[in-house]
Amino acid sequence: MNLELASVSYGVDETQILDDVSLTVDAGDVVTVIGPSGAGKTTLLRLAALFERPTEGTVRCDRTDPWALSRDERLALRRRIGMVFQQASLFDAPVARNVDIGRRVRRPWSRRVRDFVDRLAARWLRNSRSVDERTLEALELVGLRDAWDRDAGSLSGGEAQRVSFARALAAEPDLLVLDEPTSDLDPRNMAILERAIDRVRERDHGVLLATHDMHQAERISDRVAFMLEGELVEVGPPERIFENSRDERTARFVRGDLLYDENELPA
Ligand SMILES: Nc1ncnc2c1ncn2[C@@H]1O[C@H](COP(=O)(O)OP(=O)(O)OP(=O)(O)O)[C@@H](O)[C@H]1O
Repeated sequence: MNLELASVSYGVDETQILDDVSLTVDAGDVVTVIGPSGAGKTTLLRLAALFERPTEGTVRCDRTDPWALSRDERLALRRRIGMVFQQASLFDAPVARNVDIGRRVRRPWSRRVRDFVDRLAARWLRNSRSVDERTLEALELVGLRDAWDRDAGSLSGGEAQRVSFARALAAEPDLLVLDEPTSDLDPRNMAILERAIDRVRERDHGVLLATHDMHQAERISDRVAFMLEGELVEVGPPERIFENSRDERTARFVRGDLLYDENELPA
């Protein structure tokens, strides 16, 4: 999927959160959004994942404006986009069921009913729990294939985060939107998720993610977008953003000079 945000602004009541932001994510592209806390990264991601409608400007998915479509048509488009939030939200069930739900929500109702009947039949015939191969493949990508029958409640925080990533992968989204997917993760869990992001790129799907980890942005991105106070200051390849930025504000941020305003700190 080609995602385009064209001069997008977003406000709530009197507060302007995004101001005239333009950004594209093509198939096979990993685009990382960096910027200080409160810059508008999550809001941008929520617009990209079609959770929010821009107050001005246009979002286009494969040149189609989802907000000009009917609700059902927009929902069908939204199912092609997978979003993973910072906090893993698993339900109390085996790992495979948690991942499987990702695939099922993407399917239209008619397919879901048919699949349900098929599963009942399979259970009746073999009296066993059947795990879909694609569910196992998604778990494999995050290094948790063998954990498919474990109870989600028994997972460590890092493992739970990886399962929630596998859930999004299992739906085979054309675009994956990740909000700080590796914050709170140790280096090993982080490396596993970064490798999974690479696999998504190899499959020619797009990835849009927000991170506070500059090293990560440098490692995994095709392009990095720097945001400040709701504005997209500049976007470019990581080498340029981190070593040769065009805007002085970007240079200051990547040097670590723009993280917070001392005057705004509590006394
Ligand atoms: N629904 C809302 N109503 C009012 N203000 C909001 C709303 N959503 C976000 N904001 C404000 O908009 C600004 C940007 O928020 P956002 O969560 O997008 O920033 P962020 O860059 O993702 O921050 P962080 O790095 O801390 O997650 C913040 O000042 C936030 O308080």
